[in-house]
Amino acid sequence: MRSFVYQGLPSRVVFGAGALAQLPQAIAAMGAQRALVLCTPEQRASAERVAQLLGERAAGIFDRAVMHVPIETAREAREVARQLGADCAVAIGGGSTTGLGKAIALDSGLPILAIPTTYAGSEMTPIYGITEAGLKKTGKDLKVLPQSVLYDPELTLTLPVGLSVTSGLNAIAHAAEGLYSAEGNPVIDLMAEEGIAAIGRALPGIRANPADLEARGDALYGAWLCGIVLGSVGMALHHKLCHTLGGSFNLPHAETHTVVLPHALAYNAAAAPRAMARIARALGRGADEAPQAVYDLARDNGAPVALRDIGMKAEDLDRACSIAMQNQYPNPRPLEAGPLRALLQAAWEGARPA
Ligand SMILES: NC(=O)C1=CN([C@@H]2O[C@H](COP(=O)(O)OP(=O)(O)OC[C@H]3O[C@@H](n4cnc5c(N)ncnc54)[C@H](OP(=O)(O)O)[C@@H]3O)[C@@H](O)[C@H]2O)C=CC1
Ligand SMILES: O=C(O)/C=C\C(=O)CC(=O)O
Repeated sequence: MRSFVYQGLPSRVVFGAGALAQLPQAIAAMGAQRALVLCTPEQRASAERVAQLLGERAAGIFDRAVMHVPIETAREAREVARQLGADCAVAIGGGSTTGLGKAIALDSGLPILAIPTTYAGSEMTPIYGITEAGLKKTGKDLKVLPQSVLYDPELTLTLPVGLSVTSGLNAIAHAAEGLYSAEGNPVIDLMAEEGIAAIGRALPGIRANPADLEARGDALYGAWLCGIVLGSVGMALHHKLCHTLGGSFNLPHAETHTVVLPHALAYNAAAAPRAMARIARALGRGADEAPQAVYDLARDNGAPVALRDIGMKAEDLDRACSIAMQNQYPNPRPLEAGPLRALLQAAWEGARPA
């Protein structure tokens, strides 16, 4: 019998087409009176809709969220929240906007209501990331876990197909690594497999018809489950590599996850056969086909499969390998420089795992 620890994360979730209409009740359930609405400049119209729904509970809009939460933006947003007397933040957007809400919460304790419009999963985690002097630091603090989340597939209809596919693969990466996490447990395994399966069936549907609300709902449901996995158990080689490639080489977040995942799975395959079998089963493939199944899901839905196509230079691969080797961390297979360098080469070339 397997022994394990399961730590649940406290958040209230409203899920479904039109869930945004539940915003006033969700804010009231948090006991909040004045919400600062956060968004990127491009999602300003969505934030205005949110503010309108909030009525007199809207304190204002801060529309300058950007990728990786620069400390300067976080400080500015905290100051705006203080000046407006906000007692909560409503983040509408992807991981970048949720991340800004988390940076505010980390310092001020302001509770967050998140309305995710990508599949990154940040809304389900107590993990924050803040970039200072070009260096992104991440940490964990329950203060930053959104108290309340509205998942409304209608809000994702405008997410471009390319971003939908790579963001979906970003979510699958959380679940895949959760299945072989050193902190894994059977409850998280169930969510991980179900999350991968939901996204696996959603992506071809979204590609065929981006307005397919059923497929959008499946993808968001899968993202929710995969986000819980990320927030609940430790990640391994794949996430550390993506952090290195994003942080030190400025590669785009979701695309990097998409390209690296098949190769990280191939690296770990022999050391984690049960996890691989569950990933493969979720994607409707044979037990030893997890790396290929993930690669095919990306390629067949038009996503990039090579690091060289998303801005990585060949001459930087050695440095990426040595940065990734700097810290050892739990991973099914020990980190070895030669095989890791070979993994990066294969990911750079975009080779289908053998
Ligand atoms: N702390 C955690 O647990 C986690 C943190 N993250 C962090 O989150 C960031 C990545 O999150 P991700 O969601 O991929 O990236 P973003 O939040 O940057 O969003 C990605 C893209 O999606 C677009 N977009 C979002 N919503 C819509 C919409 N409704 N319609 C059209 N376009 C839309 C954005 O456009 P626009 O810019 O125009 O708004 C942007 O170009 C990274 O910084 C990553 O480190 C990721 C996962 C977990
Ligand atoms: O970097 C962060 O903001 C925190 C975690 C993640 O981005 C998780 C991931 O790599 O998807």
